[in-house]
Amino acid sequence: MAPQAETSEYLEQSSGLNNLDRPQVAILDFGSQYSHLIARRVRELNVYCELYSCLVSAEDLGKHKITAIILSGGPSSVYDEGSPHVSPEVWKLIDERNIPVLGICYGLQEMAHVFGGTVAAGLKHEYGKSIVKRTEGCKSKIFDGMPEEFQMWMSHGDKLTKIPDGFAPVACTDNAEFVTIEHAEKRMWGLQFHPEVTHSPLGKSILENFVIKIAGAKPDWVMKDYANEFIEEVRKKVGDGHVMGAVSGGVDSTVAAVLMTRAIGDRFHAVLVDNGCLRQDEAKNVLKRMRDDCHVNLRCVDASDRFLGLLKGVTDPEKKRKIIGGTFIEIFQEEANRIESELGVKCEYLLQGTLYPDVIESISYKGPSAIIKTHHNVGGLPASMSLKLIEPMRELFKDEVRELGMAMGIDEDSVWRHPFPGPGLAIRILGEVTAERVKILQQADKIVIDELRSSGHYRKIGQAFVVLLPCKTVGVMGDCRTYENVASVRCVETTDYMTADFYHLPYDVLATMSSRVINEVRGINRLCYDISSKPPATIEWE
Ligand SMILES: Nc1ncnc2c1ncn2[C@@H]1O[C@H](COP(=O)(O)OP(=O)(O)OP(=O)(O)O)[C@@H](O)[C@H]1O
Ligand SMILES: O=c1[nH]c(=O)c2[nH+]cn([C@@H]3O[C@H](COP(=O)(O)O)[C@@H](O)[C@H]3O)c2[nH]1
Ligand SMILES: NC(=O)CC[C@H](N)C(=O)O
Ligand SMILES: [Mg+2]
Repeated sequence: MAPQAETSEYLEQSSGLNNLDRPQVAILDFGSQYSHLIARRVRELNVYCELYSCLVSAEDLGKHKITAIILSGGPSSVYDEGSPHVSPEVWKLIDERNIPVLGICYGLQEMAHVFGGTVAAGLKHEYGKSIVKRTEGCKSKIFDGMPEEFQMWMSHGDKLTKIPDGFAPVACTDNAEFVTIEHAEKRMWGLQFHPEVTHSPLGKSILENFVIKIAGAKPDWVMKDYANEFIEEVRKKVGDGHVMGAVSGGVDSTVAAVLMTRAIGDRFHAVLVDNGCLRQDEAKNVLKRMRDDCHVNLRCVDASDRFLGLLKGVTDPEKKRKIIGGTFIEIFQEEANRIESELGVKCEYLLQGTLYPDVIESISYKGPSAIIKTHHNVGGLPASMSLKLIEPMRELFKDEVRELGMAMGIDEDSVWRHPFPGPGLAIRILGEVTAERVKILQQADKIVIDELRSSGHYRKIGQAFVVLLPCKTVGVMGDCRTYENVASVRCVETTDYMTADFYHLPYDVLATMSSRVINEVRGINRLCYDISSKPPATIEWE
């Protein structure tokens, strides 16, 4: 199991969604990369839900009005020593309150393990799309209104070899006999597949059957409430104090900044850091848009030389991320001091537009998940940071933030921009980052984005960018030999940025891009197209 990141304080410092009184669905997280997707899907049904560690105590869980419990997947194997398990007291609570339970993947295995079934390592790992076949004549409520066969996404190595007494098998695949089991009386269901991912087209029906039809949760929670709740909460928390904001002008920090501006007006001091690795003219454009269109009190700190100096000679992706994350915070701290000396006001809090995917991939959050990469705004934070974090969107996904932005009336261009990572071009320049390489990449990036816009593909793509590779290739130009850099274009289709497919960009658009980049950008003589999906690749290359 991957170790806990050193910034565990992050979790204590940051505040996200926090609603105690509402009836809710509780997700017990065993560390799956998809746990929050379950939350996201449940919220899409307009049902309020919260995530808990799978190790939550019955006392803590019992304080809430729980309408249903979902056990997530996870990287462990139930039969391994030290693997995480729901406490017997929580099982007792479930029994006493007759709470319906849905186990997904590891969650199903956990349920089987606890109730006397057998889970063993399968001979074959099952990874990807699979056809689930319902047991003949089965009338299980979990599949209400669904066809006899449907496609679901699998990601497991273990499988159920014997189901517990009292449970009945209700579906199988060619690889596994028991991919869905139920105990209708105990109100328990287990799924070996992942209904929460977009690659399971009918997954939402299963979650709806469970949450609404079986558990009877009321679909009355909407995104719009979120803005109002946050504004109220922040006003209470901050009082007449001041808040500083890390604002890149990206989708997330724009929405966060507008929320904060609506809550406290000019007592919000937004700071854009130019780390020397932004897109071409980005700082200038963001300043204009945020000030003029969004009325956010924003200043820009040009720290290009400082960042590029610190990145000199650094090639390791995680090192780059940590240097950038740490320096960002140093700068915010310095800016807070400057604001204090200039304006005589003290900023106690720092607003960040952190989203759920930034968190889950960076640290072990609420469940024993593996660390994939350190997002600059989460795992890169120094333990010594004195500003307290406010991260209104820490539990949300990009598409939910967009929905929130639209509900708040923020302009479409801001809401539908492609995400751009905080470490910026530094993690798209593989190998050492230098001012010269940044410039080459900025030019290529601009051409590719312009071509996507003019060909009408920009909005259909989740994210598009260019990566500069750390190798050179031979070319021939005007009868002369060239020995220049290779770049790769990456365009992905995704809604939540947790899973993604490469975008099928037509050859004619690729051809124009390639000819423009190679002809117009000095220093690139070869352009490739990245055809990997996430997983197993990630969206960024570093
Ligand atoms: N150059 C920057 N200056 C100030 N803050 C930044 C900068 N880059 C990133 N941040 C902070 O880090 C957070 C996470 O960055 P991230 O790129 O995920 O979000 P974003 O830039 O707001 O939106 P998007 O995902 O659309 O790019 C931002 O919300 C913002 O708070
Ligand atoms: O602000 C950010 N700071 C980071 O350090 C960072 N790393 C990745 N990303 C963005 O997150 C999404 C998922 O990216 P990956 O598949 O590469 O993990 C994609 O949208 C990535 O661009 C980052 N954003
Ligand atoms: N995705 C999961 O929950 C996987 C569960 C377990 N580790 C398996 O391989 O079967
Ligand atoms: Mg960004």
